[in-house]
Amino acid sequence: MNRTAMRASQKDFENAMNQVKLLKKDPGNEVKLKLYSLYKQATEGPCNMPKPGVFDLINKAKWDAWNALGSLPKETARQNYVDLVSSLSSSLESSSQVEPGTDRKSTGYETLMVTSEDGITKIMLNRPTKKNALNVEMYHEIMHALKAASKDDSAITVLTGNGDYYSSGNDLTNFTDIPPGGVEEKAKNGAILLREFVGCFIDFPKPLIAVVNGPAVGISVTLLGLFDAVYASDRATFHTPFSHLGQSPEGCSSYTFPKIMSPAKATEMLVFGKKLTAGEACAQGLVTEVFPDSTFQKEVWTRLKAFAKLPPNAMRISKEIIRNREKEKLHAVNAEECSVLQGRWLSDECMNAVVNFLSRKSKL
Ligand SMILES: CCCCCC/C=C/C(=O)SCCNC(=O)CCNC(=O)[C@H](O)C(C)(C)COP(=O)(O)OP(=O)(O)OC[C@H]1O[C@@H](n2cnc3c(N)ncnc32)[C@H](O)[C@@H]1OP(=O)(O)O
Repeated sequence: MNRTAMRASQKDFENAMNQVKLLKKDPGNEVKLKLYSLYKQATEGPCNMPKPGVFDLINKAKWDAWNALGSLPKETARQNYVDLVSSLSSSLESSSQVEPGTDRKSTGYETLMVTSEDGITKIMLNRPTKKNALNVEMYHEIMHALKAASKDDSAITVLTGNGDYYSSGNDLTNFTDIPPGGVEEKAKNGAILLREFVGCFIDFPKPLIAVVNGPAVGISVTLLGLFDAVYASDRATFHTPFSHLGQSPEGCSSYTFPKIMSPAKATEMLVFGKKLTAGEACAQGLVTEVFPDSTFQKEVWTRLKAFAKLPPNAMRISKEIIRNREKEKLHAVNAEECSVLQGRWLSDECMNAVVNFLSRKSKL
């Protein structure tokens, strides 16, 4: 079982630094950049180096990785460094024990860090340099991790983000990989994947908790209506700019949001794209509780560890009784939202918005 420090001490951090030196296999350049950036953030705070010139490729890559961490607090960077080393050690160790034909993803993920300790399975979105945007691989890996978590011996499951963002939502480059069947086939495949993905959240049997460490956009916000509790840092924001993107709501939010926050407030978010602060999202019932960013990790994980000590079967059954009444409806809403989105993805409004983002003409 992976060792996860819920709040890494200086000693944990030093141990992790030593562990890195002992790794038997080279973890690759991408991981080394992540380690470098988290180390710098943990020890020096936000990037303070002048930006290297374009031809100074190595230092430019290091600068980009560090700078991408933004104002991530030192304590969080230290925690993330320890988590990364922990997941790295176990995935590199266990990969040598994998039998031929065994699913690679049961031991190591490309886009996630998954750890389990103290009765808590933690699924951490791990593309911090892309603000944890969900690419196709990440959708598949999250489904895989949720299915594994539903069967493991943990009592609760947590979804969170690595770096300064919780998630910037769907990776807009997902739209660029057009199959031989053209954009229609692309939209159809996207709708199938989305339906299956959201279905995993509807059906997840254990308490599922979001630890929203920073800004959340798009599908990472809409899904929150399917979580059992949502804890947010006061740095987090909640933004669903679907109309700006020529798209329409998903994640069952067209049903859950009006119920949670009233139809008018849901319309402000889902139709007009109003961005909420963590405090506003809490006042409207989308967020369970907000914590100051400086103590967020400490307070949340202390609370979650206490929850995870409760009798797991009782928690499962209580969730089941709350969720079962709604399940059929939620699956029907999910199917309808995916079908509407399939049409939206083929619209000029959507295609123009994606092209504008990818050609760096627009940002949220
Ligand atoms: C199977 C398909 C299912 C689809 C489900 C439907 C889901 C819908 C949604 O989720 S809609 C929401 C989509 N998200 C966005 O529109 C966000 C787009 N991103 C931004 O506007 C900005 O990046 C930002 C405001 C999130 C952050 O801005 P900033 O702090 O200035 O950082 P950068 O823009 O420099 O970002 C760093 C790096 O990350 C890349 N990136 C960030 N978010 C995304 C994204 N959603 N898709 C693709 N790439 C993203 C960004 O391009 C930068 O990359 P670079 O360093 O330039 O290579």
